[in-house]
Amino acid sequence: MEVRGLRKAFGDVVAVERVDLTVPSGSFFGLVGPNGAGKTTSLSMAVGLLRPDAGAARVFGVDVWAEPVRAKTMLGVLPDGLAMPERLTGREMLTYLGLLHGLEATVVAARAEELLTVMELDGAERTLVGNYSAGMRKKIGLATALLHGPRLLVLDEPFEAVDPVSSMTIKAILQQFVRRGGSVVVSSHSMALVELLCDQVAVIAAGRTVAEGTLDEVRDGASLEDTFVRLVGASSPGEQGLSWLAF
Ligand SMILES: Nc1ncnc2c1ncn2[C@@H]1O[C@H](COP(=O)(O)OP(=O)(O)OP(=O)(O)O)[C@@H](O)[C@H]1O
Repeated sequence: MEVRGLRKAFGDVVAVERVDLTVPSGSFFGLVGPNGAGKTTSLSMAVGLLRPDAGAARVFGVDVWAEPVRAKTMLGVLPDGLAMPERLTGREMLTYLGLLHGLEATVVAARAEELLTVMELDGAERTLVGNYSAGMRKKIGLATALLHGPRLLVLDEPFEAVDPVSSMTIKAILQQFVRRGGSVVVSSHSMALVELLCDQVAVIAAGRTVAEGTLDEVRDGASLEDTFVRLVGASSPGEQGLSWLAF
């Protein structure tokens, strides 16, 4: 995936000033940055969910905005705050979306069964997605992203709200996906997770790419957390801050 000069403003708020990203094929790419830095906005523009004010995004050489259907066939996306068909069960949702992707009904049924089992959502067979917990919504969202067998996964905070056992399963699925030739982009606030999984990293701050490269290039001998804080700047309440919180 190649993203060049992305920019997006919402009224007076410039969410993304200028973001460039290069995700090499076969890489496990981590996107990190402080709250409000522009990660979700950038990823949404990169996958064709939010039209940029300027800039371009390509996946495997295909322009996401000029040829959206071709690009989206190769993409599996887990957006942040995914709008879902709330009144369907997990299986119904996967079936519906699988058929929309043009997969054979028998293929959809087999993949839905496998995904529900792997994500440990088969126990919630009769639960509507609208009644899922936050972690269950992440997992069914991830299952949806995987369903059509995309070459590139773009996952916005896939581990947020997910329990440790499911988290381990998801890590294993994603690592296996990359070993088999797939590419993954994840945004995350967990530096430990990014250091564990990713071989490429980009840091976004205040709507700009401030560092990008291999994990070792970006952290340059320090931990990713220290590098992040150095690049982004830390604020501290100071000795006198929040003085009313004393007992
Ligand atoms: N639809 C919108 N309307 C107005 N402002 C928006 C909208 N979406 C995002 N923003 C603003 O754009 C900026 C970037 O938001 P974004 O969600 O991309 O950040 P983020 O890096 O994903 O943050 P987080 O780590 O907290 O999820 C923020 O200032 C946010 O308030």
